[in-house]
Amino acid sequence: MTTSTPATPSEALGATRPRISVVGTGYLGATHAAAMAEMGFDVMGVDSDPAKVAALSEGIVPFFEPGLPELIRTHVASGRLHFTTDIVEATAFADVHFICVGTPQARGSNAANLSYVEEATRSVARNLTHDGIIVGKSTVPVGTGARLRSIVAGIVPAGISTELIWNPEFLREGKAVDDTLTPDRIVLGGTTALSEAVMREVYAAPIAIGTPVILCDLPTAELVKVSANAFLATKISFINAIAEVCEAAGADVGVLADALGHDIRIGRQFLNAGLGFGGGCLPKDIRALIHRAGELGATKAASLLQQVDEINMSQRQLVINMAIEACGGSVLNRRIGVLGAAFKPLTDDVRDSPALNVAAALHLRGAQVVIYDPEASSTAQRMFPTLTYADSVEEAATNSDVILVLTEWEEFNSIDAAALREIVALPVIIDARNCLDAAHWRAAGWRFTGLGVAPVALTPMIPEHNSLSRLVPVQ
Ligand SMILES: NC(=O)c1ccc[n+]([C@@H]2O[C@H](COP(=O)([O-])OP(=O)(O)OC[C@H]3O[C@@H](n4cnc5c(N)ncnc54)[C@H](O)[C@@H]3O)[C@@H](O)[C@H]2O)c1
Ligand SMILES: O=c1ccn([C@@H]2O[C@H](COP(=O)(O)OP(=O)(O)O[C@H]3O[C@H](CO)[C@@H](O)[C@H](O)[C@H]3O)[C@@H](O)[C@H]2O)c(=O)[nH]1
Repeated sequence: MTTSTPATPSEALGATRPRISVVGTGYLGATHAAAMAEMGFDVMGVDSDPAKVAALSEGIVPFFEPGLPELIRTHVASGRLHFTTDIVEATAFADVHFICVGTPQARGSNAANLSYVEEATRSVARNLTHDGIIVGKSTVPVGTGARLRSIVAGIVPAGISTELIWNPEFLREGKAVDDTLTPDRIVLGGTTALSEAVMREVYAAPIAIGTPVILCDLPTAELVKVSANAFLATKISFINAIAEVCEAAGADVGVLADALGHDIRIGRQFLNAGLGFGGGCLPKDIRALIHRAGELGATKAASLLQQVDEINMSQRQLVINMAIEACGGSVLNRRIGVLGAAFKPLTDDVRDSPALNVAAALHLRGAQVVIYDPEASSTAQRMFPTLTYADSVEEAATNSDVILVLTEWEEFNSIDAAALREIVALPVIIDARNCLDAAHWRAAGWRFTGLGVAPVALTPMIPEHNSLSRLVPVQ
């Protein structure tokens, strides 16, 4: 690094104000790039996918994230935000390089696939034209940063100084813009005085409104991130384990969770029992932690999280079994209306979606599954092209033998249960997210059950709107 006394931290990098590159412009990177532009920085987003770069350059976000298209359009138009496929252009442009590429679960293993992070970091380091800071943001197993540091040291061009630090991200899909502009905390792992000062400049806006900065070493920063997700996952599997007891004892897990939540040491969030967690983060992150903890000989974390994962996956099987039971023992040729495909509301992300997983399993058992999701039909169709997709709740429900609510979209709360009853074959509904008003549905004549409540007999049903032959399970 430059050693003369700079007037501002970024001047030590040769810049009056740090310019930012964001490598990987998916859910995390596109949001981070737009938020950095909103905070007043000149930003270049880099992605190896030319279609993504072309779309973002036009102000089009290739996925559904509330508020993000507006932010991207504003800053593409203001000239503060650019996108490119060319890492050479980005390294020449920027002083602070955020690594935001994917770290998916490796095929056939619980481990994280670190090839994208390694390649992105290498491509930045080897193309640096001036001093700069490489900031890992992707979620990685503990030890990754240290390994990347030695790779960077071996390839950075002669005469150029660089640091590699870790700044994990905690944004939630569906709330990504707000979470990025006003984060709960900023974790900075492995900083020197210089990189700390530059990062304080980069995050001046959230710091000014009181966002705490946690300074720590690289492994702690990496572990804060995966531990946060592991804790959230554990809360969900805990309540789903208690839900099983509630069912057996005739108690109500929703009321129980509300009562638990009043204890501020526990809190109400992430105590919604149901189909369990999915998405591009929680499942793969706890598995990567199981794997890494195992490698480190830390058996307690591995065995705890193994249980969390197993309980979570068993919720999917539970709902599949409930649907089979509601159909009289076999779903073969039975029509099942599925409400929800996304892994949660306010996103079109279907990565490891419990909803799609259940829908696909029932399809494989011979059911005629028709899925409606307000935003995720296209992404779901790309992943499961053989399933049938509807444009409305009514279309998915028409002639159904059972309806499954698998994602808790707000829209489903305004369904007119009485009107819907008129178009189904059998008025049976399984609310696998405990998101609907049971009394409203029961009053409209539906056999309604949620999860973690006293079981309701869903079968056998007397046909009311359809021919008897539809009810005879084909063996
Ligand atoms: N999605 C979230 O809500 C979220 C939140 C916090 C942390 N994270 C973490 O952030 C990381 C990214 O997640 P995501 O959901 O944004 O993934 P994503 O798959 O949506 O995006 C990754 C992007 O990186 C691009 N890419 C891959 N290799 C590249 C390279 N060498 N150069 C340039 N671009 C490259 C891909 O084309 C893709 O557009 C993961 O580690 C994830 O765990 C995600
Ligand atoms: O009480 C609850 C709360 C959530 N879920 C499910 O849990 C999953 C994950 O939800 P959420 O955490 O809101 O989604 P993500 O956007 O994947 O965000 C998580 O993963 C991100 C990526 O690592 C982190 O940055 C976030 O802090 C962390 O919340 C979804 O399938 C939800 O349906 C439940 O089943 N019950």
